[in-house]
Amino acid sequence: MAEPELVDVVVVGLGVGGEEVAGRLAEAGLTVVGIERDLVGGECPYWGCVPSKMMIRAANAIAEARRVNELAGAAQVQPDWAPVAKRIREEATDTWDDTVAVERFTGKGGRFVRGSGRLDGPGRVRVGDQVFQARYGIVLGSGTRPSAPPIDGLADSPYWTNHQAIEVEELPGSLLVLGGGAIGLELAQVFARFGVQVTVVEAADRVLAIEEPEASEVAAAALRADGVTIATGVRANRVSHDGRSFTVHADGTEFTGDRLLVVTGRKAHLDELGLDTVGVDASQRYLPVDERMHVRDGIWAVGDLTGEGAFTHIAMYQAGIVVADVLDHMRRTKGGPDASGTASVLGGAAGVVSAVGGSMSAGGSTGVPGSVPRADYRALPRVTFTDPEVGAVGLTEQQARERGINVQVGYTDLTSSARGWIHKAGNAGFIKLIADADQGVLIGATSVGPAGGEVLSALVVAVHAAVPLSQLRHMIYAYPTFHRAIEDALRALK
Ligand SMILES: Cc1cc2nc3c(=O)[nH]c(=O)nc-3n(C[C@H](O)[C@H](O)[C@H](O)COP(=O)(O)OP(=O)(O)OC[C@H]3O[C@@H](n4cnc5c(N)ncnc54)[C@H](O)[C@@H]3O)c2cc1C
Ligand SMILES: NC(=O)c1ccc[n+]([C@@H]2O[C@H](COP(=O)([O-])OP(=O)(O)OC[C@H]3O[C@@H](n4cnc5c(N)ncnc54)[C@H](O)[C@@H]3O)[C@@H](O)[C@H]2O)c1
Repeated sequence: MAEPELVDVVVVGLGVGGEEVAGRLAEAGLTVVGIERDLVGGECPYWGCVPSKMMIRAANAIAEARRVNELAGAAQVQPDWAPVAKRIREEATDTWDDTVAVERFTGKGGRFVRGSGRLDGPGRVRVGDQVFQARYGIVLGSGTRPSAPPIDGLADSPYWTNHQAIEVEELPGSLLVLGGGAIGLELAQVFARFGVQVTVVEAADRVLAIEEPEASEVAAAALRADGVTIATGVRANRVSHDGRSFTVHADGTEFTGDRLLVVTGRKAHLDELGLDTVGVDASQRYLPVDERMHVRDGIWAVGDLTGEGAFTHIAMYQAGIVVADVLDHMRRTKGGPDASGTASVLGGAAGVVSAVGGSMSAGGSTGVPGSVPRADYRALPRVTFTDPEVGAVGLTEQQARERGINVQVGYTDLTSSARGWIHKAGNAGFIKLIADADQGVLIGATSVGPAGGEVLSALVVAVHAAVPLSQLRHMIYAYPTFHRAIEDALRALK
């Protein structure tokens, strides 16, 4: 057996979260080994956020051009997928080559190892026949992979995951989408706008089921207007593929398409991480962490793996906490005069721009021992980039009521706001506010509209900082912005 090599920190999985942690710790002067079995950067830049948002940008341009007919004369649009596929290949993914990302990490002083990392007892990680012993700790950032439901015939069929959908060069004539969540709706609308006949098959009684029911309604109506067929409350029990097309069979009905995209959620693969060698239960759905991302002493986890929300901004937020905590742990382990030196290194490492374009905040850490920020997900924002965008923060009405909170709800329709009325074509949307009447603050909000995700930012600040409703009511909202509708929703709170 190979002698373990002593290093400061080992990071397993260099997706959004792991790459951020590994790069910043390397910049801070630690010896960091970063292990990635596929592409450095993970799902977001290669098969997730970035290419999907490029697709959405293109599809929205088509939809906007079509609105000329209602607003400004006549326009004819001839959609062509080739420039979209080219942009994804050339600008987003370097044809799925991570050389630049690897060099970004090694340029910061990190040591890169390609392969599958696995815990191998306390403080140790094995990758192939190399073994590393981590002086200060191990960070797990292995993310999730698509999870397909156990439907007869599905596993044996050549169905698409988000990978094939993002890599597609030539669009199919028709597409079945199993799962009407965030990925399903975003991609269904894109492909429909490029002329694909799309059918979304969703098991729950509404699409985007984790958000407010009003959001599901607006999103479904928008997709239907784009020609998407949406079937909800459908439990598929068999999938067949005859070499040319797919059929999804459900009780009393069936759906056919040239391709089948399965986007029914994602799964962390804890069994692959060797957690048993350090006494951690690997049978769970996600890897539970405390508010400083500790799995247990000397092991941190970051990103989708933690089950706190599968979003790039969560992975980045958690990464800031992990970096601060690992450095704090190192300082405490070393003790003495190193503490001040490390604090300044930490300060210097902040503000660098990452692969996925976020600015790196250490969550407000000053680098002073004991000041490591704690994770707080009360104001977790999420945006589904359909057109209209569905933005939400904090609790939904149902979640708030289930917690026994004395709830007030304020709702306003965007189409009747000044800006919505001016905007006309493509103006569907609303703002819904959830307030805690006893505390006099917002605890949740949904903002759906042409700029729903951007309007959300004001509501995120309100929920995060617990701004009193009295102050929100006496703010000045610029006329005629979409966000001015927040004032109407506040007035409607009851
Ligand atoms: C189509 C799509 C669109 C999305 N759009 C958005 C969006 O608009 N906004 C948003 O916030 N989020 C979006 N997301 C979610 C976002 O991509 C994830 O939240 C983010 O990628 C999570 O980062 P992560 O580092 O936790 O995991 P990942 O990005 O999954 O990275 C984990 C990495 O670990 C590697 N790995 C796993 N196991 C091992 C091992 N044992 N050894 C070595 N390496 C290993 C994997 O190869 C992978 O590269 C989208 C996702 C998809 C699929
Ligand atoms: N804009 C964004 O931020 C963005 C975009 C895409 C993805 N994401 C992240 O990626 C994660 C994964 O996305 P996703 O869309 O795969 O998962 P999801 O959990 O958002 O949606 C999955 C959907 O599939 C449905 N489903 C489950 N089993 C089914 C079955 N057997 N038949 C039919 N429908 C079934 C569920 O009811 C659900 O509506 C999301 O949770 C999200 O956090 C974020």
